[in-house]
Amino acid sequence: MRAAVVTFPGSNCDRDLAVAFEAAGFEVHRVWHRDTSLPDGLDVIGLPGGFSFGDYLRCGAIAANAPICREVKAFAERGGHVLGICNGFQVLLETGLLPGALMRNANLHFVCKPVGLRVENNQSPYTSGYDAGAEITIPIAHHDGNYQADAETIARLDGDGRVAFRYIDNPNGSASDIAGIFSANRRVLGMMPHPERAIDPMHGGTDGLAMFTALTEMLADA
Ligand SMILES: NC(=O)CC[C@H](N)C(=O)O
Repeated sequence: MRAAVVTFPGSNCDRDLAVAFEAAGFEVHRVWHRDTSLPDGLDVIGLPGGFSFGDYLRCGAIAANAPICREVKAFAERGGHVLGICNGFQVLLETGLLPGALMRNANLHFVCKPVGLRVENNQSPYTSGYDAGAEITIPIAHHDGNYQADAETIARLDGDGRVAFRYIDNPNGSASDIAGIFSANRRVLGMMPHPERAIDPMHGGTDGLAMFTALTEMLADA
């Protein structure tokens, strides 16, 4: 299994994401934002957390226009798997691969703490390792995690089983408690919480590991 992890200026979770993919058995290729092509034979691309381009303009907006994001978009449009975590989720929204926007947290504070999530849909390559409705604990660390979309989009996401995770105790004001959403084919997942920060007992919890191991198994079976 081959994964790519993209690094933008200001990414700070790229190594952690690479380590999480490696822990699940992926061979990881690091990709720079200015690269104009992706490694051959990729199974998944990871867009990591951080503060790409200093969060200027809007979080993820400048990164979404980096040369490599043209390739990431084309890869997803060909049916490729893309996982965007935190700033990576912000980049996915700015590329248009996922709908909606991430606004400033409702309390205007940067929030950094473990939070409870409910697995809303375990029928996806990322969530099949959890029981439907399972409650897991994953850290968040963001100031722009307040997911918003128009009511019709929220209803469509819900109706089509595209809400991956919901907050049990909403920390940022997100509409409908949404913490992560899938693309229509469920191969693109964007989420604000950081599963790569919960893969080792030293992290204080391992609830994130099942996301990466399930992905390896689903891709192996595909
Ligand atoms: N941990 C992160 O990826 C931070 C994301 C983003 N820059 C924010 O603070 O909202």
